[in-house]
Amino acid sequence: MNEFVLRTHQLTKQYKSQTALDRVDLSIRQGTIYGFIGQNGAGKSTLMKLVTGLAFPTSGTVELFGSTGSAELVKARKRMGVSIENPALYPLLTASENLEAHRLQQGIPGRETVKRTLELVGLSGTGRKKARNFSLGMKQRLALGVALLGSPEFLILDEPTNGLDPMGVVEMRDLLTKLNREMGITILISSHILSELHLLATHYGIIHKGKLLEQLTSRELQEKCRQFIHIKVDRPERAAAVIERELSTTAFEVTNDGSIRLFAYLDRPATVSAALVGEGLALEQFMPMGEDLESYFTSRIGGGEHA
Ligand SMILES: Nc1ncnc2c1ncn2[C@@H]1O[C@H](COP(=O)(O)OP(=O)(O)OP(=O)(O)O)[C@@H](O)[C@H]1O
Repeated sequence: MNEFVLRTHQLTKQYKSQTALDRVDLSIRQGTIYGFIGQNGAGKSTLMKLVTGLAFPTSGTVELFGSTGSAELVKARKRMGVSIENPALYPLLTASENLEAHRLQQGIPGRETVKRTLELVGLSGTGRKKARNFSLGMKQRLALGVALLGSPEFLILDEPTNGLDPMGVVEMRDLLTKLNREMGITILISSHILSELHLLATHYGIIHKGKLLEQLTSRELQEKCRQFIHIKVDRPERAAAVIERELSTTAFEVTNDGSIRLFAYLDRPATVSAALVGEGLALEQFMPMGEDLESYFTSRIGGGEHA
């Protein structure tokens, strides 16, 4: 089986004068949850539409399950479940009736599929309640149910947590984690809020103004968002020696400007300052620092503006 579920090669989409996607090389490995992060208008939906066949690229290729030819792609897309933009739900039908209508439309055999899907997305208890009376979280889960009807190996979800309250975000995250871990479904999920993908995505792609700025693993992201104590002293080499000897840690680095980033003792800053001052060092700066997820994202796309 192909290791990559999806790869795009120099994928570009031009709408008149607007370049919605600019030579994007994205890759998603089987079994991962790929968080696709970008501001409104960055090009997330456009990429998803090209992958799902709802729009055609101006240039470049989509490779899905190893296939690139148009006839092969039609076949490969049958292995995919999709929820892009407003979910096509029937407001006057119940959750069960909605799924049944979509099952028939998509020609998916077996009535029991509906019951199984309702259970999977946690909506089996909704009975006669019509979709128009559902909370946003329930509607999003029902839309996810529609995407799951064909037992896909790959799910593409455009902003499924958009507008949900924190509890709704957690529920959606738990559900998607379950689909990934227990059923092995690979997931591409977009959002304009990085923290909503946090604890869910195993990989990230950051897109800005149609360009894929960076792809990184959650571990790499965590590393980049590492918290530390920023220390500026008159004699950094001496301070480094004191930290090693008095605090018994090598979890620090001396940066080019001579300041020290200490990754340990975050919960005991007074111990650190006392050790340094005790050795006669003059503390010029001493503060906890580090980027959180959102500021990392903002700094990346800010940098992208001048790229
Ligand atoms: N059919 C279209 N015709 C013209 N321009 C379009 C069309 N679809 C998208 N665009 C433009 O392409 C760019 C990327 O849009 P896209 O919808 O992919 O962004 P997005 O990252 O999904 O943002 P959002 O979260 O707002 O949907 C935007 O500037 C948008 O205005």
